[in-house]
Formats: sequence, structure tokens, C-alpha cells
Amino acid sequence: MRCDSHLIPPQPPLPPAYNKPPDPRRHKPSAAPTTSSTMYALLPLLPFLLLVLYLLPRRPYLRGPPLLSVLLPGPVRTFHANPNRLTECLSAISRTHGEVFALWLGLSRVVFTTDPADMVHMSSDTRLFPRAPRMRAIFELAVPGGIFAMSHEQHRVVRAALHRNFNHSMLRGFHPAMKRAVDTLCEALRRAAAAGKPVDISTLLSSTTFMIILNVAFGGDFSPADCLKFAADIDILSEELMLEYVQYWVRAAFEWAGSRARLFACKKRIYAMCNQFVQRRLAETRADKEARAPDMLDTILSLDQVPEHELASLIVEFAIAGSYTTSQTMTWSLYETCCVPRAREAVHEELARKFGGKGADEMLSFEEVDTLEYVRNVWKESTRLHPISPLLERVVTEDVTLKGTGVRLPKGTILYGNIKRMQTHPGIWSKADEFRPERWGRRGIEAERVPFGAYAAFALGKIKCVGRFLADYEGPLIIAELHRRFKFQLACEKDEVVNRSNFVDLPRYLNKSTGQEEGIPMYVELR
Ligand code: HEM
Repeated sequence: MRCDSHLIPPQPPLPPAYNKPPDPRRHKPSAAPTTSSTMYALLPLLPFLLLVLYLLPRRPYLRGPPLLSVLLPGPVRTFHANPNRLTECLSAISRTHGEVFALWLGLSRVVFTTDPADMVHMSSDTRLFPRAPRMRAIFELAVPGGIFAMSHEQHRVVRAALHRNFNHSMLRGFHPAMKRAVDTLCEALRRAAAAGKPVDISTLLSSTTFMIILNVAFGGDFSPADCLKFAADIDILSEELMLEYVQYWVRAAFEWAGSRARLFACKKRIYAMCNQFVQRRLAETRADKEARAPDMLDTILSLDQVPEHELASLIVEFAIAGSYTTSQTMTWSLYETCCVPRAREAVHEELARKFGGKGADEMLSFEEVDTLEYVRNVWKESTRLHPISPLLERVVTEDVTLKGTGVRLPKGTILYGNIKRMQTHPGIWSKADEFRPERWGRRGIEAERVPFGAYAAFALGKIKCVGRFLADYEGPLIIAELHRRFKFQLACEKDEVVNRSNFVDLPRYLNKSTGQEEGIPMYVELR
């Protein structure tokens, strides 16, 4: 099967050496093989040829690195040797092979697209483009029965119920409880400022977002130390999920030898912790319930469509999806405002203009957070430049022609929407690699218009992020509170901070003296 001809770039002319007539001195006529000896020589290859003939018409013709590139130096080998460099390798491959390309992952040939209209198409129809079987299998292993592995119908009903409840008025109820998480974070930063030593900002922010999801969204009462313990387990789980993603069949084959022992041990600890607040919530009296604002746990526990033993999976999934995503985007935000003085000054200017008269220890109100414009743009720009979930993986359930690129994909093709490449594509965004929150402004010469679908950090359509309402509130609130109270400075070189794929993408400090990857070190000063 072929893609439309406009997708196949014109082939370069052959090098002159190939156009020359053959040199008769170098091409001695050899004895012609008989027809029957050629047939015998080809016989052992017959099954292979039949397989190729069977598979060929089913695969779309697309450019991309050949199967053997796994053995050759370059991005394909780099990524196979080191899966946590997946995103950067894919961007490199896309730069060479174009915006739609096919790549051998193991023995399957999968397709990547960077086209906004393709992204809209694959996000709009969950029946035609459901999550891919391997992704579902991995989630089924870690969080059986959860939202990532649900059937189409169950997912539709559950999503509708979540949508009805996860809204602005739930956020308003969260605001007072968020103060505790913000106070704890600021207290740790004050200590770091007094000590004058660099602090690992990634870990501190993780502890904060875990506190928010566990204590604010789920009504737990875990100490910062407990939240960090939980974060450490989620770290292990994410690492294990990434390994599952790359080595699924090998790990499945060697499960008897303990290939998944670490995954299962960590899963057990995480479930034990989540079950604690489920039990507490179930034991709550009516009066207790009326005395507090409704939260996400209430909504999850009220889902009739989810059997009781699967509710814990949903909670674990929310804890996973709702913590690192937000904390690591905040880390990127602070990193970028350290590196881009213009953005940092604009944040300070907005905060001084709007809340200059407010005491540093007085938290912004819910309404005040709503009025932030530039800080929100900083948050959105961080999600553009550093999408924490850089790929959308789907399977095609019927033969289909992608609406953007016109590529025809046969049933069964695994299709990836390459969000990271699309959101940093120089053909779509002006100064695509630069951190420029101004592009999101409603006015001003730097405000930018991009095609619908070009920004998909929270995905689009029916499987888009269900927690975006929380992330888009929590992110700007914490960025604003930190910039109101502290000055930050990177305690390493800008280019020592690298992106690492660990199921989600994370910023890591590559410590060249130890060879270790760590959280981002920053100096903190009181303002
Ligand atoms: C910066 C923060 C966040 C980003 C960039 C983000 C991004 C995404 C993306 C791209 C997806 C689609 C994944 C896919 O279909 O393969 C997704 C799904 C999801 N996200 Fe988020 N997310 C963020 C924060 C959150 C938070 C705070 C929560 C929970 C409180 C959350 C809960 C979920 C859930 C449950 C899904 C699965 C939705 C479904 O299948 O219906 N996310 N998120």
C-alpha cells in the first residue's frame, strides 16, 4: 500500500558513478546459471519470500530507518540501548525522515506523525483509534481494571461521570487545603535559602504535588515524608513501566525468573497506601462528609460502573497521572524562568503589579489565581516546550486514511502522535525551540496563531487528560507563590539539564563528575 505521492520527497539524483555505462573490463561475462539450479538455490528462501509478499501490501509505504539501523550508530541504536532517550531520538529521526515516518520497534513497523490534523483525527474517534494493546497490557499489569485499560464502553461512561464532577467548583473547595502543601514547600525552601546550599527542586516539587493529590484530592493526611516515600515507589513503578514498554515479551517470558518481581513489590506497597484512605473514606459518617468539600475520591468511589476491587486501581492511576506530570512541568517552568531573564522579569512584574500590596506569607485567593495572565502563559509554554507525555500511542482498528497527511494505514497499524516534535516544530511555531510565554498572549505582536491540534500537551478529544482542570490550576498557583517569595538560580550549567523518558518525560541534571542523573539543583534566596 502506498501513501500519497506528495508525502514521498523527491528522490535525489543518482551520484554520477551510478549513471556511467558499465566498464566492460570489470564485468567479465560469467557462466550463466541454469534455470533449475537458480530455483533450487531459492527454495530455502521461499517461506521468507511468501511472508514478505503477505506482509508487504498490508504495510504502508513510508520512509523511515531500516530494520538494520538498530545495529548501526545513530538515534535508533541509541534509543534501543538507552530507552530513556526515546523522545530525543525520535525528534532526530523525524528531522531526517520527515513528519510521517515508519520505524521498526522490535519486529513491528509502527508509524509516527507530527501533523496537527492527524493528531486531531486520531484523538477524535476512540473506536477507530483506541489505546494500543501493549499500552493497555502494561497498565493492566500495574493497575488492573483502571481507566487506561478499560473497554471502550466502560471508558465512555466513566469519563462522562468524571467530567460532571471535576470542575471549577471542586477546585474552589481544594484551595484552602492547598495552602498546607504550599506552606510546607515554602518552609523547605526557606531552610535551603538560610543554608545557602543548592536544593534539589525536582524532589521538593514532587513531594508537593504528591501532597496535593493524596491529601487535597483524596483527603488523606500524609506527612511530607510519607508523600516522598510514595513518590519513591511511583518512581520505581514508572521505571518498571518503561522497561515493560520496551521489553514486554522478554519480561513476560521470564516472569518465572522474577523479571517482574520489583514491579509487583512496588505495586503492592502503592496499593496498600491507597487502600488506607479508601478505607477511611468508606468509614466516614454522614456528618464528617458534610463538614468537608467534595473531592476527587468522592467522585471515584461513586462510580457504579467500576467494580469495588477495581476502584483502588483508578485511585492509583490518578495518583500516578496526577503527580509527576505536574511537578516536573513546574520544574521545567522554574528552569526556564532561570534561563530566560525576560520571562522571569515579566512574571515578577505581573505579580508586583497585581499583588504588590499583599504580604509574602498571605496566599493568593482562588479568584486572584484566576486573574493571572502571564504566569498562566508561562505554565502553558512549559507544557508546550516540555510535554511530559510526549507521545500518544493508538492502534488503528480499521483501514483508514489520516485526515492531515493523507497516509493510508491498514487495520492493526500502531500509530504514534509525536506531541513533542509537533509542539517544537519550526514549521508550525515561530522560534520553536525558545521559551516564549508571550506567544500565548491574547494581544501583542508576539501572540501566535497555530493550526488546531498543534498544541496537544494534555491530548485532545475523548481521551484527553481528565486532570487538566487540576494541573492548570495547581501549576500557575505554585509558580506564582514561589516567585512571590523567592529568587531562583540554577546551580548547574544550563546544558547539563537533559530530558529523560521514564514513561513520562522528566528534566534531569546530568552530573558529569559522578556520571549520575539527579534532580535539578537550584540556589534559593528570599525576595
Ligand atoms: C502537566 C500536567 C499533565 C499533563 C501534561 C497531562 C497529560 C496527559 C495526556 C497527554 C494524557 C493522554 C494520555 C494518553 O491518552 O495516552 C493524559 C491522560 C490522563 N491524565 Fe493527565 N496530564 C497532566 C496532569 C494530570 C493530573 C493532575 C491528573 C489527575 C489528577 C491527570 C490524570 C489523567 C488521567 C486519569 C488520564 C487518562 C484519561 C483517560 O484515559 O480517559 N493528569 N494526561
